[in-house]
Amino acid sequence: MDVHGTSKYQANGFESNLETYDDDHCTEEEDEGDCANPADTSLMSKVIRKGLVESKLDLEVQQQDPNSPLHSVKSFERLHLKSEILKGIYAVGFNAPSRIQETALPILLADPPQNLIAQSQSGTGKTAAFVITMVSRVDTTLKYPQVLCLSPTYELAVQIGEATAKLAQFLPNINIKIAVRGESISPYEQLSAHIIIGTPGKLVDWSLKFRIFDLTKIKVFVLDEADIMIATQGHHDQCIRIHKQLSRKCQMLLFSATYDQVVMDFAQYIVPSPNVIRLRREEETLNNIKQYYVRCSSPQDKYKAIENIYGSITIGQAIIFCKSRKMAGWLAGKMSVDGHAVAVLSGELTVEQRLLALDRFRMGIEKVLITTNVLSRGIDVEQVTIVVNFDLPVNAEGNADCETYLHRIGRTGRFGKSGIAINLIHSKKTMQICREIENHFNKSIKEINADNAEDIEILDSQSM
Ligand SMILES: Nc1ncnc2c1ncn2[C@@H]1O[C@H](COP(=O)(O)OP(=O)(O)OP(=O)(O)O)[C@@H](O)[C@H]1O
Repeated sequence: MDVHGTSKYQANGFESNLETYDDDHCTEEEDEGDCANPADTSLMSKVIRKGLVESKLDLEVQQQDPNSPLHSVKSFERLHLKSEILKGIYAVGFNAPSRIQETALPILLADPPQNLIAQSQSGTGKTAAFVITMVSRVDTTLKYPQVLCLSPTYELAVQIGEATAKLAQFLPNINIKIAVRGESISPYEQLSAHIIIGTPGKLVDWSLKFRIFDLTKIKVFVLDEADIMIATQGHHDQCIRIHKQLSRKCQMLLFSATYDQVVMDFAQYIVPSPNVIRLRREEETLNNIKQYYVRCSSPQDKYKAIENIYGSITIGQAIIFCKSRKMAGWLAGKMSVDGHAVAVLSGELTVEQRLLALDRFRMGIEKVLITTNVLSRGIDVEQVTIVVNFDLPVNAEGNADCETYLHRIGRTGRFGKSGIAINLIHSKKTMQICREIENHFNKSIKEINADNAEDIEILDSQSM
């Protein structure tokens, strides 16, 4: 087994491997304005070699062990969860674990606790997997933070907090705190919440600056959207500062739908003896999301295409992704003037405005939400049937940002539902980017004509 080879184990279709993936970069605005610079990946790759070898050996040992936690479960009962948690799971309507849940939960809940780096497609239940673990590990008789979950955006932290509260609704005395912009705390008091979920900047303030809770007492550390947390400079630095203070016994859990190889290598370096659940490249895209592109003659023509498909996108609900706040604002303004009911959510809004826009969209008050990459990850709105890339996602070099593409289109097709992704192409360059994405995932993106009634009808029928 050589360092660059592929040591694989198969667990319910998931696979641990060490293939080389392309780099990705985040070029557009993200929460707290700190998504600009990818971290120093050369440094990362220099320090990972030992971690790689260890993790491969670790997986092989587990594979040979008949009592290995890699064995999967087919029902939530088999996990021996506290009855209150099981009741919470059924109360939110989960009858059986998804593939990632049945694979990951036995590892996540094992004693002694084990570390895990997990990959699974968008909308397949990663959040519930780590939330079940978070609530299971809490000892409510102890009045201090024991679980820490880091997420890249305000909206996602709030969403995870709500999911946690729902799953924990029958656990008496459990206390969950969201650490995001706008949340005020007294720097003179110690936090008594058991679970803290927040953005990295806020958590650095609370733990390292104000010291209102003790990182060495954290038992479970979750990095959601782990690849972006590692790959963007601001988040990377803050996450590493927090990570450095954690005890050696702390269970470390990293989740995302995408990991490029450099990020995966670094993850395996910072997480001691990790279990790794990884998808093959061809499994990363979901078959239930149909992908199309529309040829437009100019950037202005893209607006016309949106107008033509507006009827279809309001049959369900749609998210339109733009490359910048300015573009999102322009498109929202133009559509509103033309009488379309749309909401806009981008980084320059106050947190209250952002949350309000998302809540209204969730409630279906607005059927179309225009946004930037700030909402590309994690946001779970079940009734989204169409995602439109008004601008295709590109990295700092102007090449296709395949990871961001996958997260964006994953806002539809949640948990097995069908979904449509439409890409607007207005130049040779954007066509080339579209082809790059197609080749990367080896999944065809078909042409559709937004001026053609029959093609629009196809969209209509698929978006119902
Ligand atoms: N076992 C289950 N049974 C039914 N629904 C589930 C189950 N697990 C999760 N869900 C629902 O599926 C939806 C998607 O789940 P979730 O948000 O956890 O996906 P994810 O993998 O974290 O997605 P992303 O990669 O976009 O962050 C949510 O609405 C969630 O409530």
